[in-house]
Amino acid sequence: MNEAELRQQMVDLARSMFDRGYATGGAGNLSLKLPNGHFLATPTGSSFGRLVAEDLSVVDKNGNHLSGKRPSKEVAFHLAIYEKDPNCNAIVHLHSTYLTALSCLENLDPNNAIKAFTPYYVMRVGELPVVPYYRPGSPHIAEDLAKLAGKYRAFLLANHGPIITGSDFLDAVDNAEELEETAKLFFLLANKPTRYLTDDEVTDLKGRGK
Ligand SMILES: O=C(O)[C@@H](O)C(=O)COP(=O)(O)O
Ligand SMILES: [Zn+2]
Repeated sequence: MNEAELRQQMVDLARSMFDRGYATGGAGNLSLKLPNGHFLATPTGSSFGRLVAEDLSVVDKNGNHLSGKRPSKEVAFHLAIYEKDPNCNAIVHLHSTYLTALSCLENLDPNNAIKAFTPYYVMRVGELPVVPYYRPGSPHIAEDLAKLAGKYRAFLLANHGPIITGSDFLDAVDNAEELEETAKLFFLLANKPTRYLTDDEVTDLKGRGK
């Protein structure tokens, strides 16, 4: 896809997520890698329901603002992930209801906030490491993510929300939707005896793709 098509794809899929309740108000941010090596990102304070293709921000790999409106205050953590994960070409950060609720629970396993109970979660996401709470926009988020990126496809910011990567923008959005639905199931299953996938079942799923 060329830059114009990628801009339109970000506008259309952001609107779709907004319309289906995955994003509200001005929460969350999005980015993708452009064919020329620069990055397209949502402007700070923008609503997923009202993005304008020409207003989207372009930054270089060092975070220099090249064009469009002022980029998300989280652009540093997006760039930290791209730097460390060559398979990541798009990133979705949400404050979606169930994942954000999950991010506020005490005693989450820092290595994996959702132990697998369905195969599609394993195939699309795998594990969900937790980044400790830092205020939004803090450079510490990028520093912590730089240590995890490349090893995981999604991350949970404590008391904040999820970050999901993808091989392209559509893949990142699909992964984000799957992860949010998995968190919803997690709460539906709370206090119910649950059969988790065994380690052998998880290993069998990994590497099979989607
Ligand atoms: O939670 C926050 O404040 C940010 O992480 C966020 O989601 C929205 O910030 P901008 O992308 O700067 O609008
Ligand atoms: Zn946020």
